[in-house]
Amino acid sequence: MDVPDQPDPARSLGEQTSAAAPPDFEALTEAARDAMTRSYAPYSGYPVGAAAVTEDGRLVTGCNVENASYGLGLCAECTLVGQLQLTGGGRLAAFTCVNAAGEYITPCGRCRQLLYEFSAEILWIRTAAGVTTIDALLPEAFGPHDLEEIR
Ligand SMILES: O=c1ccn([C@H]2C[C@H](O)[C@@H](CO)O2)c(=O)[nH]1
Repeated sequence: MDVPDQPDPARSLGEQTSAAAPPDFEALTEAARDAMTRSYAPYSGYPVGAAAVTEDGRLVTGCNVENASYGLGLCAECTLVGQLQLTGGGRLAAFTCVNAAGEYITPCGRCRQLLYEFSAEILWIRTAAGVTTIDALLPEAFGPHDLEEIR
């Protein structure tokens, strides 16, 4: 995995939206761990929390919400993009998600697609392997541009 330079911890959450360098993920990790505590995961027993910062410096969070009809469960990324849209929309500049142990996890395939839809020019993502980007996690992504091409 391509791991860019490590972030400058002196920069604030608002400044983390610069596309030039990855942000300091400390505050986002804290927010993701807090969101994880609101998870509803009685079936998998695997709570997940997610947090992201938008280009204009807003914090959005999400947690997984499962269902007795197992396949209908929502990943944390799913509720996060819902909250993004409900709180003003915009583009995601940095994202992370954690499990119940507070450890970083890497978004599942479907969630990479969800994040891609709302990503800023660069969307930095902190995973267990380090800091990466949505473009590295979802190369050759299908997206809105593909639909535009045939309209
Ligand atoms: O990126 C991921 C991967 C998994 N989960 C959730 C889905 C399910 O509720 C639980 C176990 O897979 O973790 C997420 O929320 N995000």
